[in-house]
Formats: sequence, C-alpha cells, structure tokens
Amino acid sequence: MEKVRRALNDSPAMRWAVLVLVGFVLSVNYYFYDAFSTLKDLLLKEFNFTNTDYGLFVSFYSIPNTFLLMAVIGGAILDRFGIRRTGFMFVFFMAFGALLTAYGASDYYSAGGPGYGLMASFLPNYSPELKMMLLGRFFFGLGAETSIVVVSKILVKWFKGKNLALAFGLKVGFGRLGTFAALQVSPVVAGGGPNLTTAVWLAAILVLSGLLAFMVYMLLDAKLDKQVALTTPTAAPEKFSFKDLGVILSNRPFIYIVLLCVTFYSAVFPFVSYAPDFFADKFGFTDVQSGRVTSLLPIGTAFFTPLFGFIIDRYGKSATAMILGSLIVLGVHLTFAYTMVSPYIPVIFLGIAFSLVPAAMWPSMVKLVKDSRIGTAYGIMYSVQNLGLWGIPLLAGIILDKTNPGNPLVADYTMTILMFAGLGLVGLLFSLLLKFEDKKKAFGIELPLNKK
Ligand SMILES: NCCCC[C@H](NC(=O)[C@@H](N)CCCCN)C(=O)O
Repeated sequence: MEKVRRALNDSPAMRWAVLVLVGFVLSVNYYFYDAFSTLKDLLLKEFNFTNTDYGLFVSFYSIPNTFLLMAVIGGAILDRFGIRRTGFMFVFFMAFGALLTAYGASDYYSAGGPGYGLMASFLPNYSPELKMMLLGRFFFGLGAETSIVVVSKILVKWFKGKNLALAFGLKVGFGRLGTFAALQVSPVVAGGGPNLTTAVWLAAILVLSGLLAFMVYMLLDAKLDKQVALTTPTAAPEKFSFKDLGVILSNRPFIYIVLLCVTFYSAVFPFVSYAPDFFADKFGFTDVQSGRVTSLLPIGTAFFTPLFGFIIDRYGKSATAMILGSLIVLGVHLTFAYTMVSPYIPVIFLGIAFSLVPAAMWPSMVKLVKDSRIGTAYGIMYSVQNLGLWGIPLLAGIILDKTNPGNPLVADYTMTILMFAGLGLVGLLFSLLLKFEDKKKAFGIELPLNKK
C-alpha cells in the first residue's frame, strides 16, 4: 500500500519550531522599536536632541506606512510575490534601517564618517546625527510593519486549522517579549551614558540576526511549498478590485474598529516611548528602575493576550472587552496625570487593557470582512494606525517642549499625559459605538470566535 506523504506543517514540532523562528524575527523588530525609550535622556544629553527631536525620531517609523501607504502596498506585494521574496525584502529593509540608525549614533559618524558632510549640508536646525538616525528609522519602519504582516501570513500557512488563534496570541507575545527585553537591557548596556552607542548597536545587531533567522525560515518554506505543490493544485488568487475596497470602507463597525485601533494604540505605544523618562521625572527613578517598571507592561501582555484570546475564542464578548480596555486606558492615564500612586499599579492595569483590546480587536475582523480581503482590511488598519503612531509621539514631544521651556532635564509631563487620556476617551467612544452598532445590526462581534 502507498504511504501517505506528510507535509512539514503536519508535524507539530515543525510548526512550533517555525513559530519560534518567526517569533524571534518579531521580537527583534519590537526590541529595536522600543530600545530608545530608556535612552531618551541620554540622547537629549549626548546629541542635544530636544523633546520634539526625540518625538520626530520615534514617529519617523510610521512615515512610509502612512504617507506612502506601505502597509497596504506591502500586503499587496506579499499576495503577489509570496512569503519568501517579500519577507526577505522587508526584513532586509528593517535590518538596513537599524544599522543605519546605529551608524548615525556612532562616534565614527560624528567624527565626520561617510555621509556626515552631506547630512550637515541642509536643514541646519537638525543635527547630522539626528538626520542619519531619522533616515535609518524610516527604513526600519518601512520593513518592520510589512514584516509583521508577513509573519501573520506565515502563521496562517502553517497553523490554519491547527491552533491558529493560539499561534496568533503567541505571536503578539513574542513581540511583547522583544519590548520587555529592550526596556530591561538597553539602559543596563548604556550604563547611564558611556555606552549609549553600544546599546544602539546591540539593538541593530539583533535585528540583523532576525534577518538570518528569516533566511533559515525561507528554507523550510521552500520545502513546504514543494511538498504542497505535489499534492494540492494551487488556487488562483482573487484579483484586487476597488469595489471590494468600497464594500470594506462602507462597513460601519469596521470603521469604528479602525478608529479605535488608531486611538487605542496611540495611547499606548507612544506612551511606552516616553514612559521611562516620565517615571524618572515624576517619581525620581533611575533609567534602569524606570525601564523595569515599564517592562511590566509588555511582560504581562505576553501572557495575558493569548489567555484573553483563548477566552474570546470560546465565550465571545469582543466589543465588551474593547470597551473595558478603553475605559482602563482612560483611568490609567488620569491616574498618572493627577496622582502620585505608585506607577506599578497603573502599569499593571494598562497591561490588562493592552491584552484585552488587541486580543479582541484583530480577530473580530473575520466577522466583518470576507477571508480573501482580510489582508486588505489589515493593511488599511495598519496605515490608519500608523497615522497615530506618527503624529502622537511628535505631538507628545511638542507638548513637552512647550510646557517645559528651556528643556530642563526633569520635565513636567501633566499635559502630555492628559493628551494620552484624551485619546483613551475618544477610543472609549468608538468602542461604545461599535457595541451599539453590533446590537442594532447583529454582526456577531459579541459571539464566540469559534462559532462561525
Ligand atoms: N494580526 C495583527 C497583530 C498586530 C499586533 C499589534 N501590532 C501593531 O499594531 C503594529 N502595526 C505596530 C507595532 C509598532 C510597535 N512595534 C500589537 O499589538 O503589537
């Protein structure tokens, strides 16, 4: 009798190995994004950055994804050219951008290394160091967002019908572990200033090792494709049509989720970029201590997001989870702004919110958009979300500079934090609108995800 051929993705060990491999690529992506949060003060001292310069640096990540629509285009390239070619190109951009950023922060560059003269020749209000680091952050962002989409597609390829929701939850967990490591390790390596560039180089080299991990994955991917081609005829991909785009954009709950996505994430990711400095300034923590408090947020979410995902799969209540998460974000920021409550407590609550909303929000899309258009729907969500991830860090820096004239090393963050609270409030409004719309038109957002 002929033996039934087992494909690589039929082996649980192989699937989990793939998850760890691509999870690592995601971890180094998040590591680099957050590696600068605990270094903010040192960047201000070393390179004479203003708070606005720092905000500009954080926000440059999102420029290609928002203004050049790269999150949408990257998704389309992925559908057209496949995982290996697209993934390699975008993870390469990510590594290139990270290395360029580290080069911009290096002593070799500051001493007149290649490109220094060119960067010094225009926009004299911005230092050549800042300009090179901005260019690096731009390329890093260009690669990083699309590579998150690539990782999602890889998980669908290996896990569809085999614990996909859990794999997605763990994927977010890998990202959070990267943030956790960045907040813990970066300030220790920088050692209060003398090793600032080492901390930045370490982050860049980690991203480079992510590229190597992705190349290893490419070998497995090619092998799986060969096995699948032998047994299954490949379906022609559905052509993109603008009519479909119109259908997605006229879907009210989708619009509410997109608006919640931008407001909610803008109240969290940019806050993390400022949180260590905020804790240092308001509570007198050292860089290392404030990195540790902030790191409670990602480490908690690394465990809670898969757990909440599991609960929502079974029991539903996605819209309610989004309302609760938004309410917590609002409460946490008001606590930060107006009280001296130990930051450990609000950070833990923020961690709960940061697990509830993502666990409910991203999978809800399957209730609103047909499977073949999920990529486009996520692309739109990412682009709009990046508008917030671009504007809010910059706005936070501007508010800080305006409310702290003379750029003192210890800044008053009250107005900046109130701006984050305002985002929480608007997010709460969108989550309520989502629930009312769902109640009125029965989209099924509150139903368990495991029920079709
Ligand atoms: N299936 C979608 C998962 C998205 C996870 C989400 N990440 C993002 O929204 C990114 N577009 C932005 C990441 C910026 C910081 N690294 C998350 O919750 O992390």
